[in-house]
Amino acid sequence: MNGTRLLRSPQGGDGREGTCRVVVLGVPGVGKTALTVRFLTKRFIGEYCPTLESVYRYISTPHDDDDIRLDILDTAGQTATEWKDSYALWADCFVFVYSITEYSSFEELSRLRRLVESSRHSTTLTCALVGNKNDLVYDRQVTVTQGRNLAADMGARFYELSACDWNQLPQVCQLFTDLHASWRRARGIRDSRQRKSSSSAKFKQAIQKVISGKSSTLKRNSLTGLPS
Ligand SMILES: Nc1nc2c(ncn2[C@@H]2O[C@H](COP(=O)(O)OP(=O)(O)OP(=O)(O)O)[C@@H](O)[C@H]2O)c(=O)[nH]1
Repeated sequence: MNGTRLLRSPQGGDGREGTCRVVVLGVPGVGKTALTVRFLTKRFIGEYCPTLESVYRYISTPHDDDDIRLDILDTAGQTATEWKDSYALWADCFVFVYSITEYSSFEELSRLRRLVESSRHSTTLTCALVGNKNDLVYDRQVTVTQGRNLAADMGARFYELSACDWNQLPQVCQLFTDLHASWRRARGIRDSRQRKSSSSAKFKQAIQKVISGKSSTLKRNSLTGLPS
């Protein structure tokens, strides 16, 4: 895999600086591995082999326009009853995947999303919603509008695509690069907020020092009885 290597476990994210952690979630068989592998290797996996759990590292090449580093956790397909808190706590960003041919896989995402939010104690997620398998449009059970509405509700970008269709490789790549850009933006905002609040705390401390300095001067003056 060019620019990619398989890490042993979610804890294997050594050299984390500048690396965005992405977790791919959805029920079994929706195409989480197919999407991830398509992005990483440009190949499509036709056979179905249930995933245990794998983390892949992606580093863009020096010829690419942007420097992108991702650790992508391809999870074992989960239902709400098999939820692992560690997925939500490990990740910076989330890809929620359903199959357009399976309505229940779409429904399950609302529950998964609530689990992520409750594990992270936050309703603000950097995430994407993916309706996969749109090459099987004749078996469609989830409409584009339903997908768009759920994405709007989640505050997620929406993609309907096919990991199987070679012509849609650019959309698959776009999904991961967009997510990385959103993560970078969100991190930039957070960092600048932290910088602002720390400089305003420093300013407050400086004011406090001036005030306390003045009041001790006033106290001395009242003790000596001299005018301040
Ligand atoms: N037609 C079609 N088949 C797809 C597509 N994406 C995945 N598949 C097939 O769907 C099956 C399941 O794909 P996987 O990628 O293994 O699904 P998964 O969500 O990783 O499954 P788990 O590892 O069990 O969670 C495989 O047979 C894939 O070839 C797609 O876009 N179109």
